[in-house]
Amino acid sequence: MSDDLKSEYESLLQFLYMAPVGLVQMKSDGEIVMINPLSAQLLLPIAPDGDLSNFFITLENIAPELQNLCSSFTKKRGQICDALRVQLTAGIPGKEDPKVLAFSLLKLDADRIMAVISDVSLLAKREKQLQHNEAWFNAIFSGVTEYALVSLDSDGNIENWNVSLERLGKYTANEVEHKPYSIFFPKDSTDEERLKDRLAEADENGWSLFESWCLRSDGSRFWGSSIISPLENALHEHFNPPRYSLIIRDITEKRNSTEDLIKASFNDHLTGISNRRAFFEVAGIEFERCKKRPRPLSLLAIDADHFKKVNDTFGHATGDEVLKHLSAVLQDCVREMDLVARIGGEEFSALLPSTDMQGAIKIAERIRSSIAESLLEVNGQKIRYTVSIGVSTVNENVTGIDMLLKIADEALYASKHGGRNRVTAIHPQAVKIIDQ
Ligand SMILES: Nc1nc2c(ncn2[C@@H]2O[C@H](COP(=O)(O)OP(=O)(O)OP(=O)(O)O)[C@@H](O)[C@H]2O)c(=O)[nH]1
Repeated sequence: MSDDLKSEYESLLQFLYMAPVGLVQMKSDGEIVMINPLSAQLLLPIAPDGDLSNFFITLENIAPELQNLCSSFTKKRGQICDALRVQLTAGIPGKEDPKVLAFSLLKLDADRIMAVISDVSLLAKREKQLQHNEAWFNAIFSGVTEYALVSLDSDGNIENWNVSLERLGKYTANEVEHKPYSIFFPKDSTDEERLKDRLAEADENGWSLFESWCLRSDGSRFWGSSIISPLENALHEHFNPPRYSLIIRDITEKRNSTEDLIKASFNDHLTGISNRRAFFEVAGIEFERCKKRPRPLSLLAIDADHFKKVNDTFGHATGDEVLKHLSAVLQDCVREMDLVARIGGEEFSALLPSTDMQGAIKIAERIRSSIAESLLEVNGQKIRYTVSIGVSTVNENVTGIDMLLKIADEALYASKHGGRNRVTAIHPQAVKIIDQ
């Protein structure tokens, strides 16, 4: 053998030795002529008595078809099989995964066969998981009738849904496909930012859960619990770009049974709107959202003017009716996603998410004028009354909802001081007062 040929042969052997796949060269009867370390490692556990001298004998119990394939291959040379999978072990549930090898056999000439072996256990496991997930998903998608299941793309647009969506929300395919998931909620009860917040919340915490009014296709409502969570692929990795699952459940019945309890804890006994406790709870959450993903958040402090005089003139019971009227006007003047609450005797608050100072002043002015223009009739008595309002808005100087309320109270005080029946706004950074 020439030196050149010798060195080429050495390189080839080196390659076979180092190759990241198992390589075995054998004679046509299976006698192994060359085997690289990886092959030995893969085949030793199944070799009877650790004998790796014959390829077909090593595999005769596990994959006798390999020998059959070789003996029935009549061409002079060529590929006998490509990545034929052989399962070596069944695996132990929870401990070991099944061992699966893939064999490719190549006939080099009449008496030489090359086998390429790779360990595809992990690949087989992933494929199985994928099939499993798909079967699981399909089962839920078609079998579950209590929950509406929807998958969303990264922008919150509907990709897929189960049949329950038609049952629960009476939606047809055309009405939901590629539509934003906001179609399931009353228009006034949420906005773009809030819907995006929920996706971001799901990214951060793994889920975003909320209870709210939900909308059926025919416009009717039900009280629903919705959970959004990021979808994962078979390797438990989040999709990139992200995808989400949205599960909506009709909990009207549950709400009805706990409604008295909810009302007692979170609603004001006289007016029925949120009480101080509910206000601080919701406002706190909204404030945190605002700090995480900056956007406007405004607050109105509303107080009936000379209310003592109303009580003194018409009686306490009539005073109560005035407070009820005031709460009804407040609710009429804001969106459903805003929160109005009675936080003290004749003091009310309105929390206005995604509303800047100018927007908040407009709403405050709408409330003020609606009340000033109302002529209330209680037990035959005609009553006119007014309110004073203070407006504040979150900016980087505002550290919490208490501070926001304090600034709105200062603005309210300025309205009272300025003659009542007016709106005053205070910019948090400058404590600059704008009189309306
Ligand atoms: N009818 C009724 N009155 C209430 C209720 N809670 C508080 N009040 C009355 O509201 C009045 C508030 O009076 P003040 O704080 O002096 O204020 P005001 O008379 O409204 O005067 P300004 O706020 O300065 O315009 C008091 O007379 C309270 O008794 C309630 O639930 N029902």
